[in-house]
Amino acid sequence: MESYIVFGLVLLVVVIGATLALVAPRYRKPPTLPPPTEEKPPTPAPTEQAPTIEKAPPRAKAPPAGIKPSVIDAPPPVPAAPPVVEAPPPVEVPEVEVPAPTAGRLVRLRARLSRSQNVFGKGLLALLSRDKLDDDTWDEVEETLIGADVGVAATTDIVGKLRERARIHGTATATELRAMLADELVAALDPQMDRTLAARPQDGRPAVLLVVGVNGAGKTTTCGKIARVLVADGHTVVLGAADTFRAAAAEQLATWAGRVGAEVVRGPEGADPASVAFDAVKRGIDAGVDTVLIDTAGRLQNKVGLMDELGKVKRVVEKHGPVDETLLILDATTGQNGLEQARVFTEVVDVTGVVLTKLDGTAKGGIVIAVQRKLGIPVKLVGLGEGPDDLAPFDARQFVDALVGADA
Ligand SMILES: Nc1nc2c(ncn2[C@@H]2O[C@H](COP(=O)(O)OP(=O)(O)OP(=O)(O)O)[C@@H](O)[C@H]2O)c(=O)[nH]1
Repeated sequence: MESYIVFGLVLLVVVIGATLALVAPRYRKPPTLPPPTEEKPPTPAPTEQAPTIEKAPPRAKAPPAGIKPSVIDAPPPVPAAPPVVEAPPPVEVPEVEVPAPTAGRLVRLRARLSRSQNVFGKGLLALLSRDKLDDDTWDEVEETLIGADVGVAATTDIVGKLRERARIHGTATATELRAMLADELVAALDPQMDRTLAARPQDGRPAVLLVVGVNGAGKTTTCGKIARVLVADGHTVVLGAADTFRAAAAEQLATWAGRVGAEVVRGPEGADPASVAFDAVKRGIDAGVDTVLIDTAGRLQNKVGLMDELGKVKRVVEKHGPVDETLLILDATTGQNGLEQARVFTEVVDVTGVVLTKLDGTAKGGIVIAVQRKLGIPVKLVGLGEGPDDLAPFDARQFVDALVGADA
């Protein structure tokens, strides 16, 4: 009987225990989720099979050839950048340029005269187009020409002749009057004057050209441009840097020369300009070139010492033989002041030709007429810009046609 009671109690304990085991999980606390975090790339499971190609980290460099990217290890460290070894700069071989041909340059550059064209072409044409050409109109024509630096004497002459022709014609149209004006301007420029540069060798000796003028007129630049003109026309040239006063002048000249393959003779800074000029001519003779072109320092016409120095340069050069051409460089924008400079220069050295620079920067293209009339020396070249080939041989008809807007 007792054993039945013990068995019953054991059975009861088992049943109660099983019931509790089934019911208890319903009352457990649910698991709390970790707060949302930024999505992280799953850590690759370590496995030695099925390799996956990892995306290269941004900006990471591709591993050097021959090294396989590992998909198991962390991305390979970016190899340290090799030390930067600067490549030596390429050796600069100076390129010899082929200058533009000189024929027809004035026609090509006619647009550069635009400021003067406004006065001569548009301004004068407007006056000559008036229904009635009375005294007042002719006075205005005169004022316009004087304003364009033609000079009083030349203007009186030009307008007098034009007026007379208009009177004889009676009913000239504006176009006919413009053509008459052009004729008178050409006549005032003395188209018969010889404007050729004396740049050809004589008796087996190079022609010697001396370039003179006041400071900043454009001497060195013009020397460089003339060298190009000569080279373009088939001459061989030596340049003499006798502007030993301005430190940069010799360098500037050497650059111009290098561009067309010409040689430069230069002395140390502050050297005697006469001795540099002498050496340049000697070099030209020895090398058998066609032309020696000598740049001199800018000097004010009222500085006696400097003007004497210029006379000395010429005399010393002449020990080799005569100077064939002395070119006076005049800045067209200085207008009538340039005429006084010019007069003094002609007293010290025998100026044989004028180069009018910076005609592109002035409305006073009439200065060409005034210079020739006052000095009786031909304008041989005109500067129409800072470009290397912006120097044109002067031609009276082409110049006037460009000014008054006649067809080229
Ligand atoms: N617009 C224009 N500028 C010019 C012309 N010719 C020369 N120039 C400029 O004028 C300036 C002076 O020229 P340079 O050749 O140095 O003058 P320079 O007479 O040798 O000067 P110095 O040696 O100081 O007497 C430069 O900036 C040239 O580029 C031209 O025809 N037109």
